Amino acid sequence: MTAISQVIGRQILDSRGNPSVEVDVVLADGSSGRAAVPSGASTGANEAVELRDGDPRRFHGRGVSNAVAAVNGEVADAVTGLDAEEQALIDTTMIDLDGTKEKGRLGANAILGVSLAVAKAAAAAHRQPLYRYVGGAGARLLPVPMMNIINGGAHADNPLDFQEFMIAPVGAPTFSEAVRMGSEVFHTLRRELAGAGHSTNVGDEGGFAPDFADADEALTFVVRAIEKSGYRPGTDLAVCLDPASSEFFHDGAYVYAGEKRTRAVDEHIDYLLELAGRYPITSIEDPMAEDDFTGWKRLTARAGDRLQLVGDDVFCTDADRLTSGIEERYANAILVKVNQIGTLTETLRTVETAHRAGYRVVMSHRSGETEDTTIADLAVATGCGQIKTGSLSRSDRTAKYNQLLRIEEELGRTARYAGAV
Ligand SMILES: C=C(OP(=O)(O)O)C(=O)O
Ligand SMILES: [Mg+2]
Repeated sequence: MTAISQVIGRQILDSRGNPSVEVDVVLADGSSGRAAVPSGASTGANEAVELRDGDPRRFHGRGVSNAVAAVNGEVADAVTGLDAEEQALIDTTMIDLDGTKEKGRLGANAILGVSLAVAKAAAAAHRQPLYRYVGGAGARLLPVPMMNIINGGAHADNPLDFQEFMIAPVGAPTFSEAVRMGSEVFHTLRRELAGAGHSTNVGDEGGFAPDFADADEALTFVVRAIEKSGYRPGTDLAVCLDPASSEFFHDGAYVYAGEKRTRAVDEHIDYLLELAGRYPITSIEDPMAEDDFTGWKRLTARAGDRLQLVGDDVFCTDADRLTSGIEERYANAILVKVNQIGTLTETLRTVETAHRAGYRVVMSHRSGETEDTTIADLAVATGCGQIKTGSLSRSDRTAKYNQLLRIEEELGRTARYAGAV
């Protein structure tokens, strides 16, 4: 009954207006699942390959007709007839069919679309929500959201060197209260920005993108918005950063183009720790560049006991890369992005590897997103306790918050919020 009878790939648009892949998987019993694939801008060098046409006549070379053709051709041929409950077998079949380490022949965008659509179809066949099908009876932990309220770096056209300034409602009693608190701060921030004569235009992830000179100015506004909303910075809402440092690491130093100054590795570390001392910062993602292993180790040794240090580009959701970090003692948490690795099975293995080692996990969107909400379910399924999915505006971001609100409602009294446990 759960045999795959049809696999349909198509081209859709993502939130930046770029083509992306969407897949429908239909089973013999008529159940179906649909998944859309996201796309990054500040991508890690070791991410699985997102196959693009490279033909300038097709969407300026950003088209995905080759990846769509792979879904409808080779991948459909290989997985049709397999049992959708056999997620690991299906994912392994696609990995073997591709034959490359980085999924560059068929495209990680093709493979991921099928992988996630298979899981959703199987969940539908079981008449279960995705979080329960993947996570089992114990899946009832709602994540603390890291809400991105100021955008810079590769996600905005402003001079801010750091990519993301986020708030995490750690003191909320429930997920729905967390969303309400975050939305209040977001709107207070808009008012404060407008009052100070700043632009309230938004960046790729829906956070504001004013022409701030540096991180200090952004953090001052963030903390003021928390306070003016009636909350205690650090207690009710903590501050989290993603400088996306790989983007401005050149020739062994951190080049802050917006600030027009360069910091050596240790100066960059000192600066981050100084900011963390002056503001209620609890988590920094990609504080160091993906290839600055010395910097990563130094920062982890200095602050890993008190700050969450999240590896994004440095791990690329790859269990083997994460294992190197665990063995060599850098980072203490990992950002998990399904399209960095390309299948659900590998994603779950990475989460498990992290949890076994006591590394924390943050489920994450990409800067190019769609209305797909799979990561909301995966955050609950894995019980990872944190999700990063953008601002409180833009429907590509609110879709995930809204899905988590539905899950919370469905769980009713049994739902737990990670900030409150
Ligand atoms: C979400 C991020 O951005 P992108 O999708 O552009 O890599 C990130 O760097 O964490
Ligand atoms: Mg990042």
